[in-house]
Amino acid sequence: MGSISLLEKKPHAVCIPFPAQGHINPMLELAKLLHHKGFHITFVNSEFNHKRLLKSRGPDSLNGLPDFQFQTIPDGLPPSDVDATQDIASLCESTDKHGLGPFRELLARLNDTSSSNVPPVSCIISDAAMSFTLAAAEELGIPEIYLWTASACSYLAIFHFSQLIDKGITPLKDASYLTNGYLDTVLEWIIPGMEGIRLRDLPSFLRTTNPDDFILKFILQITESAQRASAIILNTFEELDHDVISSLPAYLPPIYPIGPLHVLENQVDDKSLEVLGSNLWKEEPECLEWLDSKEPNSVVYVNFGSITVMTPEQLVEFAWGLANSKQTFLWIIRPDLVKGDLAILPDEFVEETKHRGLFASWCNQGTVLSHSSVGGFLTHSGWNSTIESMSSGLPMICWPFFADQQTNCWICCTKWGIGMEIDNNVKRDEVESLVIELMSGKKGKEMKKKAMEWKKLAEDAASCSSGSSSVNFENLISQLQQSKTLDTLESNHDKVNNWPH
Ligand SMILES: O=c1ccn([C@@H]2O[C@H](COP(=O)(O)OP(=O)(O)O[C@H]3O[C@H](CO)[C@@H](O)[C@H](O)[C@H]3O)[C@@H](O)[C@H]2O)c(=O)[nH]1
Repeated sequence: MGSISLLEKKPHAVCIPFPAQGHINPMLELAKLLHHKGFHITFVNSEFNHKRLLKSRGPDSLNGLPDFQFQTIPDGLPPSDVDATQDIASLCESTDKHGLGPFRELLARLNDTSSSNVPPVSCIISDAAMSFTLAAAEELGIPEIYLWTASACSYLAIFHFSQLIDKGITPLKDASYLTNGYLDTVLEWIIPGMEGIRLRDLPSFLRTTNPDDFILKFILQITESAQRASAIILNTFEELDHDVISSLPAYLPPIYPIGPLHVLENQVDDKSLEVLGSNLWKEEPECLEWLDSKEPNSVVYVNFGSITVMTPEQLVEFAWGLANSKQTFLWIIRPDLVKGDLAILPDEFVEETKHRGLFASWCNQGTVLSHSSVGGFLTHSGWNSTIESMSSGLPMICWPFFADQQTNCWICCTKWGIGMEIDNNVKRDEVESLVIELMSGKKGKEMKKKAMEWKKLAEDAASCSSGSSSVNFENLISQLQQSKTLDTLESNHDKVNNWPH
């Protein structure tokens, strides 16, 4: 049996996000928080994203620190050099099918005292969508903590999916159910905190007509596997989502709402961590200089996250809606925003808005949202964008695309008073009127007031002394410290001999 030196007593968390931008960001924030609490960190990216990060952030960007290292495993998809978001359904399927082998091998290498000089792995922090990692944690007898990166309301909603299937609500009988008003049906049973929700507001995965739909099965697997995790982290705070959190199934392990993660992480005063970033596209800092030249609360910020795609026609409707609103705007147009095509804006639109519009392909969204010139956000309602916007005190126009975004939009508009939904079949007139309302209308002002109240509550939740998220984070750390004895870690050092190399 190998002996463990005092140095090796440092706890070691292996953090593995689902390989997409909206999952990597909160996982990195969490990893930095754990590092600040004295954990050695191994952060596991897919090989594909590792290459993209090197490209967007520079060749030295993933060197890490002595006690914060980056490692990779393949995502199981065919090799590709395309600098764009991968197909999410294919990614779910391939990581689920091919992830465990390489992940086990990585853990074995980290735990192999003959070649590795890092402390033995003491816990796995895994994206809940990477449930294959549970088997590895169970084999090592170490805790596995799930991070659910989407909204708490969407998490609660997916625990009702088996009922939706049992009642024949999903899969839909045929494609006509997508357009015949069926989705407007109010859910017939009450989910506390989500009273009155319609089928269209539930996570979009229910909109399949395929009884063998992989994603539907994947969702069920996520909910079932959650029981085997040692704890679940939510990127929200109790004051925001109390009813929803308390309605999650009682059989789940301890749940720690420790969000907004980016607010909690902002309090970590460690300059060495600033070099560790996660943007898969290159940031354009000109956006910030441009914002500096604008009046307070005068700019509409438009960004649809990292996955949303739209048709060329939808792009043009958004463009003319913005132009006709006469508002100043910053519009981030990802190179892969328009499905299968280049995002081409009409020349007349570019000419007409040249003095009040700025276009970029990626920005530092956190900094943009907290800039005093930004007054409102036209968003696809991804959870990170939603909680980042709320904690910057910004109201939103919501154009949900898929996944939890419909549910996030619903809760922002109906419960939290900080959003207005735009029709999926986007038309320029509606964009124009909603943008004007957002920036200067009565409803816009009410939403701004509400958003400022949520901002304050978010800051309070993350405050170091007694904020609910800070306290929950401390409790999580205590759970992690108690759940592992050095004896078990020592035996894991020996276990590597029995693992595939
Ligand atoms: O120009 C940009 C655009 C985005 N971001 C950041 O990228 C992240 C985007 O995340 P999110 O707003 O959640 O959108 P998606 O990329 O679409 O996120 C996916 O992952 C989320 C978390 O699971 C889900 O809530 C979404 O529905 C899902 O699409 C956020 O942290 C943004 O701050 C930037 O920094 N700069």
